[in-house]
Amino acid sequence: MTVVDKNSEGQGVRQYHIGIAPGEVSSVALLPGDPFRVPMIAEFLTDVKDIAHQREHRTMTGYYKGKHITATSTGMGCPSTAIAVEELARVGVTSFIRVGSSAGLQAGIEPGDLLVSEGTLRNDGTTAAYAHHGFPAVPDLKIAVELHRIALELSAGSSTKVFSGINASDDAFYAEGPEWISELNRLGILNVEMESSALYVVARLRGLRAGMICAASSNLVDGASLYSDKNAAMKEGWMRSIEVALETAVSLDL
Ligand SMILES: O=P(O)(O)O[C@H]1O[C@H](CO)[C@@H](O)[C@H]1O
Ligand SMILES: O=c1cc[nH]c(=O)[nH]1
Repeated sequence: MTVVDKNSEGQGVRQYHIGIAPGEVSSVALLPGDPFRVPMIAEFLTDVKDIAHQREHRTMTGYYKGKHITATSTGMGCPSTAIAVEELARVGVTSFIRVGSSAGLQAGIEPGDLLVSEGTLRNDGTTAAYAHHGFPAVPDLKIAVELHRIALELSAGSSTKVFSGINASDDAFYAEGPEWISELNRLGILNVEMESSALYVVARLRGLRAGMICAASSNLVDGASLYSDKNAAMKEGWMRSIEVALETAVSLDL
């Protein structure tokens, strides 16, 4: 029997899932969940290149204020996010900023508001395969602080509010019942999404840097439904969160 070592196999070659080879991407990547949001990131860039689109992982590159930027979609949830981060790291990405959407869990968060992550409650299965359940899922401190500073700066004078706090990553969107939502609210968890747990844990274990800024899609304790007419506000929030992430990449020279 020859047991494969996945950590040594596939280094330095075009990656199996994301379809990217070393040299095709930059040192920093913005990570939306949805492949259709990658061209939204490209709207901010010059010299845009379509690099690959396999499965849920679409990748484009370009330049923002002279900085080479990559945008790759992770798909929904921790399994495909862990794969994207592992494979992007193998082709040269060292810093990751997730630009997502997320449901608010505290009163006052409205669709389109910006949510900066200070850490993640790991309610996912993927990271359990990587690390002890007590291992923290935390962003790079400098990226988190800079995302918050720039989010406040870019939102000043607008109706967009900026929040910073701990979020949760769930696996099962439709299994979030009232008891679980109330418990997260009681713990002071700001918002829930589905990818940052894997992003942070894989990044820490592989010596990479990561952060996250989301636009609120809804509010699970305040009656702001996903099915309301507030989706335009969420799109504005996405665009602003992308700009915040790009400015952070420039300011920290990621
Ligand atoms: O908008 P994205 O980045 O996909 O993020 C959120 O949206 C999806 C659920 O609707 C999940 O992926 C969740 O994390
Ligand atoms: O974005 C998300 C993720 C999990 N649950 C939600 O309601 N929204």
